[in-house]
Amino acid sequence: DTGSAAAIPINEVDIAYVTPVTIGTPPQTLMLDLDTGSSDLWVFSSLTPSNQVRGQEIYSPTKSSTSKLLSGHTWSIRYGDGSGSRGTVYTDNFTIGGLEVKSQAVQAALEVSSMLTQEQSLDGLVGLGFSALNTVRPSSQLTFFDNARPNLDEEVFTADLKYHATGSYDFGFIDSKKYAGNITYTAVQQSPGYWTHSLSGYSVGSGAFQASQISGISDTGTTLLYLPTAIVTAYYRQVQGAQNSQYYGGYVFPCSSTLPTFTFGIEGARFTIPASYINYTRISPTSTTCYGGLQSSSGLGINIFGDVALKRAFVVFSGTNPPRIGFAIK
Ligand SMILES: O[C@H]1CN[C@@H](c2nc(-c3ccc(C(F)(F)F)cc3)no2)C1
Repeated sequence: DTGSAAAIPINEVDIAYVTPVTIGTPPQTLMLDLDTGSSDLWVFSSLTPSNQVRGQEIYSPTKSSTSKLLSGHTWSIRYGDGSGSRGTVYTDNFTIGGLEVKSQAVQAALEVSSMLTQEQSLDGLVGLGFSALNTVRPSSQLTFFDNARPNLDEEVFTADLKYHATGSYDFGFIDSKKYAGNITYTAVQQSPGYWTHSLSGYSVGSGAFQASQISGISDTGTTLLYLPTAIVTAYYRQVQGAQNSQYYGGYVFPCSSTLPTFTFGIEGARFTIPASYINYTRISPTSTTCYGGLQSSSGLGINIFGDVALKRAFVVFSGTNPPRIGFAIK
């Protein structure tokens, strides 16, 4: 089997991408954020208090003839930015882009944090990390990819996220029309459950490439690129008026500043992020101060290769044994 579905930016600065999925019988369509940095599949639901739902589509298990309560099971998750949700668990038929998993664990929210309530175009998440990260207790549940894997033509899914445009996620096949040249693969360390791998180095603008193994996670659910402070300060040293603002919680600069490109390496391959991707957003609609798409990872304890980096490539998440991740120019 295979599947293919759109990855649609939810706002004009690509803060997150959502993908249409269907749940249950008859199918209920929700727009979910496919997140390689977590492993829970949860949705706004008929069980979510109405004062916590603001415009989201909801999953109603009672309206599905194929839903089953996974009795006695609960879950609770916290994301990197402090948002989170918790609830109970059903199994039901679940499809992404024509690929169906019967009896997928669908985690119905009983509570969501205010940031999630405010994100009106995001109806939940599909975790595509390793199932070891799943928070359902007493027995953890498998991700959509792990459930689909035995039926997939190839044990892979791919992410083709785009800058200010709709991209796609494919399951079970590698679409050679979506990239140019070769795919460069590198080893993945799947413990504790993230798609953890290394960059082979970086360069700022036209500067020399600095070879160095930089370990981090490829995380489609994280908006920006978070790297070690030494690299980030070297980058913003090239930006007139840039400063690391305690107030805004990161590097800001005059929106009129000229930004250099940023290049990262995967083994011998090189991917150059355009300055436009790093001139991420104005700090408020009328401000002339802009917030950077490259930020320091020092507060996170881990480097995160988020959408600012991933949208520059066609990325293959390979569930082979051992797992690996591939990057290609597009
Ligand atoms: O935890 C890590 C796993 N991947 C990263 C991730 N972060 C979110 C997220 C989604 C939506 C929101 C909100 F809608 F704005 F609230 C916030 C965070 N989803 O994946 C971080």
